[in-house]
Amino acid sequence: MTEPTVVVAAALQESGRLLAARRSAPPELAGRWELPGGKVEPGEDPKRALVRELREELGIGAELVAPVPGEWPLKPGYVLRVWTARLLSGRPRPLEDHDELRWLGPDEIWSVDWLDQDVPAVKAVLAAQQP
Ligand SMILES: Nc1nc2c([nH]c(=O)n2[C@H]2C[C@H](O)[C@@H](COP(=O)(O)OP(=O)(O)OP(=O)(O)O)O2)c(=O)[nH]1
Repeated sequence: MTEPTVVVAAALQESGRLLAARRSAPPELAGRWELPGGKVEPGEDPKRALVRELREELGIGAELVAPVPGEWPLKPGYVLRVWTARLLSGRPRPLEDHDELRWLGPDEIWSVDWLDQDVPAVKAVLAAQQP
């Protein structure tokens, strides 16, 4: 059996808020919210892939802080892995794949329509932050 393609995504946090990104494509995902990131390319280190995706998609420099425990199934053949991250440089802008970004405070996390498959990952991000 072939290994699943890993999609890496960031829980980018600043001042207690989490960055959510609204997808603009493909049509079946457009309008739904996700953690920004993308596919790991063959032979690429997942953490490097995530830093690359954040630069390409949001125009930022970011530092990965810690992996969020868990791995979540996406469409067949794809799994999602998440790291907490912080901004090193730039301000996030929706350059690719997204048409809106929003910083969500603790009371706003569920105010956006997350992709169904992202809900358990977002819950794991929140659980990983409990003291
Ligand atoms: N980035 C990201 N993708 C997600 C999430 N949840 C989810 O189902 N996906 C899906 C959407 C896409 O089918 C796939 C990621 O592909 P992508 O289009 O973001 O990746 P990419 O930038 O490497 O794309 P490309 O080179 O193929 O254009 O995973 C998520 O939280 N973040």
